Amino acid sequence: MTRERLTLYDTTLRDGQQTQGVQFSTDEKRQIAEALDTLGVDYIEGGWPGANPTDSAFFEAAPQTTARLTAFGMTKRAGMSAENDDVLAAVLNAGTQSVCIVGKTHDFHVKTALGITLEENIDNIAKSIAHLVAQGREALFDAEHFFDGYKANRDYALEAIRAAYDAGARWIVLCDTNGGTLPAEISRITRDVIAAGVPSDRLGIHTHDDTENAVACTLAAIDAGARQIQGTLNGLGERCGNANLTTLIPILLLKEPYASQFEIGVTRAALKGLTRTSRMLDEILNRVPMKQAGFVGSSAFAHKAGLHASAIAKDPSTYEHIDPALVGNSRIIPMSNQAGQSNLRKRLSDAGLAVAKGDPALGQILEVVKDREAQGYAYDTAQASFELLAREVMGQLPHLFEVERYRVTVERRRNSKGRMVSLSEAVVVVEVDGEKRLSVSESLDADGSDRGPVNALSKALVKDLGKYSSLLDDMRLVDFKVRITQGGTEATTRVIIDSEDGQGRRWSTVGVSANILDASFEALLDAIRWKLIRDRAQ
Ligand SMILES: CC(=O)SCCNC(=O)CCNC(=O)[C@H](O)C(C)(C)COP(=O)(O)OP(=O)(O)OC[C@H]1O[C@@H](n2cnc3c(N)ncnc32)[C@H](O)[C@@H]1OP(=O)(O)O
Ligand SMILES: CC(=O)C(=O)O
Repeated sequence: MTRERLTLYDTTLRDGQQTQGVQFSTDEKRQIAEALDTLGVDYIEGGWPGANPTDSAFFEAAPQTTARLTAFGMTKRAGMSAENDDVLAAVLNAGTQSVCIVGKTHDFHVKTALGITLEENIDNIAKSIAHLVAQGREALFDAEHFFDGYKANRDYALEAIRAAYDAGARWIVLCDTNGGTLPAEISRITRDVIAAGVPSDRLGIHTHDDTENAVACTLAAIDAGARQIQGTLNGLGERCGNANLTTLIPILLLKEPYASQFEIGVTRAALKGLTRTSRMLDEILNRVPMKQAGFVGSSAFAHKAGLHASAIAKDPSTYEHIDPALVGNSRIIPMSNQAGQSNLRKRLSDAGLAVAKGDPALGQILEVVKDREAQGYAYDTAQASFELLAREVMGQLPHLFEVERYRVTVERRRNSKGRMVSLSEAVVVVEVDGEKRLSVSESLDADGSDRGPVNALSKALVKDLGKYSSLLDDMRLVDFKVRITQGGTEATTRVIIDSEDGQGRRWSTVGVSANILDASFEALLDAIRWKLIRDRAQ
């Protein structure tokens, strides 16, 4: 059976940039465009040339891509010709082969947002598309508020997209701009558009995630006949985001009926780079990757419950809908009070600790884990702390150094310019190979900004650990999370620290205490110990 081609249109660099808090630099845009091209999408919407300096600069030195780089803009304004509209001119000046313009299709928006007549809007759409086509460009029309417009005034919404189609638009993209339409309605309306004369292979879908149905709505539109899919990496986008291509791509390649019915530009080999691409975007955004993201999240194949882990050890397909390797992700068997001996043996073997089935150490470790979790510890995330705990119970925790005492002071005072500033100082006394060493560190960065007491403590801890110091040069603290939890009957503080090193390893450790600094100290100490043990083992 020949499979029909679905076109993937990425708008991470345009709608994705409309996410609150997201502002890509030109270089970052280039890097993302290259990653999207490697993945195999068909179109990369690079932004709105002329709207801001970054987007203009991106198109001025646009990367060479196999995917069609597309400039975005809006229909010409009423009262001027398409040739004389400076906003449209700036979009065309970007020189891209494909140009996508947004236009109104909801009568309410024409009257309220644009303040023009319904006829003027139809004329603006037709003339703008005709102008793009006359310039030799491939024209795409984003039919803004199409589904809401269709429900309010079906004839007008259809007339608006018909105007774009008749003027030569290659793609008519139905947009659920406010993200409130549900899949069944998307499907019904898309079918009606096809019945009204816009062919399936000229129809696209652009959804938003305001009801967390953007992916489902996109699939509903594909089922109804739409053949271009718009979306973004990690579901970035205005308000709650766009349809998530990081979810849609593996669905289209791996799930039925899509895998048998359709072909997309992303190959099975490129799919293996999906998790890496998703994390690269989070890295650029300085965001912690969402653990529970489908397919690419670090919890997507984490098997916490004892019953699950036991079956997974026999056959991973018992609790996995796909093999994680297909999307470049990996399986995790975390430890927690939900775990049984199967989780434990798998986790220990991953850490290089072989324990035979039925070994009494397994029961002892489980008991300690469950007891400590009752005190407020959480080992399902803090895998490195779990490993140290297991080593201790098994008598395999090497003695590296001892912290004899530490002190942290926090001061808030006026500086020489009369401005209030804060400063922390940490003093740590450690014993390494029988020798006592005292280190003092401040919380100030090279640029003079205060990084806080935990930072001062972390710096003092690694400052002089004798023969171990050089092994810690490439270690850095990348995330710090604090929770007030119930430990036994008392409220207590749990700190989780994520660390990273030059080898690209990332590990999490936990500390618990009534005192936030002491909890941080415990997590920091575990982070250092884990790295030293791992590096010594290599
Ligand atoms: C649904 C979407 O997400 S579409 C993409 C939206 N993206 C963006 O808006 C980001 C980029 N936008 C911008 O940088 C700016 O809005 C610009 C440069 C495009 C325009 O800036 P300004 O000229 O200052 O206008 P402003 O943003 O205040 O208002 C938008 C104008 O465009 C008009 N407009 C809106 N949609 C359209 C359209 N499809 N066709 C023609 N004109 C339109 C509005 O009526 C308004 O004009 P008015 O002030 O005369 O009523
Ligand atoms: C065009 C677009 O981004 C929208 O209608 O949501």
